[in-house]
Amino acid sequence: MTTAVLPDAPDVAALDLDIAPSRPPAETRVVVAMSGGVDSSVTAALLAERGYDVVGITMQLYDHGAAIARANACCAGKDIHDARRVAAAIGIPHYVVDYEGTFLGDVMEKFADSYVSGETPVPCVLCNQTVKFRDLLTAARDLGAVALATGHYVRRQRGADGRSELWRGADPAKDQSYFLFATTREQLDFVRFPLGGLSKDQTRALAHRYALPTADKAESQDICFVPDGDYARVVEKLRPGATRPGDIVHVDGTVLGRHEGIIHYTVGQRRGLDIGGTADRLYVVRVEATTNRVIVGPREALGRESFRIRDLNWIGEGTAPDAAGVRCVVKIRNSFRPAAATVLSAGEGAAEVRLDEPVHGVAPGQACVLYDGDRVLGGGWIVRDRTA
Ligand SMILES: Nc1ncnc2c1ncn2[C@@H]1O[C@H](COP(=O)(O)OP(=O)(O)OP(=O)(O)O)[C@@H](O)[C@H]1O
Repeated sequence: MTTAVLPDAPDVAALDLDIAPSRPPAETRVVVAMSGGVDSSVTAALLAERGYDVVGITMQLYDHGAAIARANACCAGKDIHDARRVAAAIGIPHYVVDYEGTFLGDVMEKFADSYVSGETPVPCVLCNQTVKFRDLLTAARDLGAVALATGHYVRRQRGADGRSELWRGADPAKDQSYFLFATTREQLDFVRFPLGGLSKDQTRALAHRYALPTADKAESQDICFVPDGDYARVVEKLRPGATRPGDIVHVDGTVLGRHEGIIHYTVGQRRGLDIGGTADRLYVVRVEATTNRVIVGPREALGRESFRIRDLNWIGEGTAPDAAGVRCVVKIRNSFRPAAATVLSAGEGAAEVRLDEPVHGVAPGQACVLYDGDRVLGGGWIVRDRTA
């Protein structure tokens, strides 16, 4: 194991934990969503040190004995055990709640259906939107808490109009705002992100200072219920028989080869096409569920100047972008460098995103998140082309 040189732990008394109690901290209950990872462990420890009445809750999200669970995934048995150990170490009560049913229906099945319909889903957004900020938030209220705190790296700020705003995390390498775009204003009024102003190294330094059992725990990566990134296997398990072989077709109409199922392809993908023989560097340009075809072409064929998003969650000024449009920067996937755009109303919960310059790899099913600098204005789901 490599030993990282951590910065000094920040001064806890000076940290803005984003909780302004109207009563003394000891009489102010805060529920912390504890995944068993280092971030939520530190969140709980910080709030406990500051004297709040902290209750830790870990959600069991899927059967950790099942083949789809990864040994070190966020909600596998070991993580529940880790969360329990951390709660004991900092002296707070800890509960495990079983949300397997909702997680299966609201996250895993939607994830599978999205792939089967030729899209590239983002299940972490659905998880935040449903099990975390709907079900767990309700559980926290029922426990008499004034807030639900998580270990997400985002910031919550109060806008000039007094409303809660969502901002990128201060550490650009850890910012998780892309995955939280669907958070509503009402949810933002109740959730808290005490780590939003910290870097990951500062969090680790705090974990060491508190001597938490999770201080050196590895980062959880990827999608918690997908072992080793093999998402196709999970889709096949959830939707057996839903994938079938089909043609890989060039944008000029030439059939170049066969594929083993559209679920293996994402717009913008270059590797794994396995169509040899062609000198061109080809990319997946479109995934067509209706014809069961994967359309490929040169990089130029990937460029898009506009696209539509659905289920817009708007948390910027006013109630939604109007016909004149709102200037912003957009991210079409988490690792995307923000691009300048104008977002216009397109009727019932929909919007049109018009980019200043064409971008590559606009994949249906992915989230498109809209920003004004570091502030999240909202976002929606990228809609498939009419041709697909
Ligand atoms: N199974 C779970 N039970 C309770 N809370 C959870 C669970 N999974 C995630 N969370 C909450 O959501 C936050 C973000 O989850 P994510 O999966 O992105 O983990 P992370 O950024 O690696 O954080 P951590 O180090 O706390 O696992 C966590 O910090 C935690 O507050």
